[in-house]
Amino acid sequence: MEPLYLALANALLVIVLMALVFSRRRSTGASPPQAETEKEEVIYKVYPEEEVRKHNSPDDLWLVIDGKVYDFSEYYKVHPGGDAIFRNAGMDSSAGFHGEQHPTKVNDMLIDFLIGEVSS
Ligand code: HEM
Repeated sequence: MEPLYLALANALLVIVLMALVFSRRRSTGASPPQAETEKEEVIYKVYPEEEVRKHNSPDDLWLVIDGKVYDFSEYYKVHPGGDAIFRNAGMDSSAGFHGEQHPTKVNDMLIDFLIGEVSS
């Protein structure tokens, strides 16, 4: 049978190792990296017209609808109406948006893309 001091030393070693593993898990799993949380944050702002007009490329595409500013950079690629959104990029497209081609349910989609409003 092993001496008592060896058994105690082993037990102590196991406790220290478990404490180490547990503290590492807590510190790595507790909070997501800062960059990830910031990416999801949408800041609602008031934009001057000239700022909105700059966002007129396929990867950076804003529209104004009824005075509100929307970022359609991702949605434009899957829009059932194809390039119609791109033709309005950076501009007020209220008239185009409220056309007969859109059933009323399309209005409910807007909130997902809202980023602000145009200064008057
Ligand atoms: C900016 C001006 C826009 C124009 C001129 C436009 C034009 C069109 C056109 C011509 C269609 C018919 C496609 C077809 O049936 O072949 C269409 C469909 C559609 N658009 Fe737009 N669109 C615009 C913006 C948007 C935006 C901003 C959204 C989303 C927020 C959107 C969502 C849709 C949806 C969901 C459909 C399919 C509707 C259905 O169920 O029949 N459109 N659009």
